[in-house]
Amino acid sequence: MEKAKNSLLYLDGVSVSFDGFKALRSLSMVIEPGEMRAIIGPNGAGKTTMMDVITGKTKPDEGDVYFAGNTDLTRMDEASIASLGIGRKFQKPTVFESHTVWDNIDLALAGVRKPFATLFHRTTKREIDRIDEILATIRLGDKRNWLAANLSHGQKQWLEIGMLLAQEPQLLLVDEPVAGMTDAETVQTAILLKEIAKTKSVIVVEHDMSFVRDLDVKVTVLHQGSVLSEGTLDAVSADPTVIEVYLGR
Ligand SMILES: Nc1ncnc2c1ncn2[C@@H]1O[C@H](COP(=O)(O)OP(=O)(O)OP(=O)(O)O)[C@@H](O)[C@H]1O
Repeated sequence: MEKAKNSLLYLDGVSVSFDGFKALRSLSMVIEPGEMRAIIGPNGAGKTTMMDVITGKTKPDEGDVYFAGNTDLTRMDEASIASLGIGRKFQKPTVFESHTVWDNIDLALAGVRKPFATLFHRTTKREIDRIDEILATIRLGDKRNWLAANLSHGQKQWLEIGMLLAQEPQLLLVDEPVAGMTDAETVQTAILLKEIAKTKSVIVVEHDMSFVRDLDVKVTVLHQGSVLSEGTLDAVSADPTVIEVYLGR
């Protein structure tokens, strides 16, 4: 697809209806390779539906969705899209509570090993180094032997981000990562996502504006299923149409 050529993710004119209700209305958005983007918007704006379309959970009624230039995501199922290198982190953490932090990452690495290899697998030196690297990124190096059950809510969210990283995605979709976190954890999460975004593209959906400010990236405001405004947080916050949507009712 010519127009999508240099982008990592390209959405054009994407519409989704549920029983006649338009959750997405001709949504268009482009994410560049190596970009982190924050998505904001009031409840029901279509943020979750947009993630569902990218990951193949929901098929659009109309529109184009291309990954890495020319891969048409609308023709692929969820598993194939995941294996292309699109990882998604849902709002609630789903770590293996009765396993250690280390084993959670090791199991996530195992998930990308071939089934036969997994059966007879001993973690290689290279994998051990990669697990150490991930633990450093997610700030859990000193808790490697803790059971995941004993981590705080915020630490569980970081562990799950680490499990996603083990799958070496090119694009990470992160849904409301700081909901329920302490202020200190929220600040740390912005720092660690910025670190991750040095090597991967990241889309973060979040309602917490102080966190979005800390991310310091381009912001897309969704409203009624399409893009209302796009730019720096300061620019979109000063946009009268955005003020109207957030304050005008
Ligand atoms: N499977 C479905 N069937 C019917 N309506 C749906 C379905 N999924 C979403 N919707 C509707 O589509 C609209 C967009 O929902 P969506 O969850 O994408 O919004 P959102 O921006 O993620 O909201 P929130 O911030 O509350 O998570 C909502 O009005 C929702 O009720």
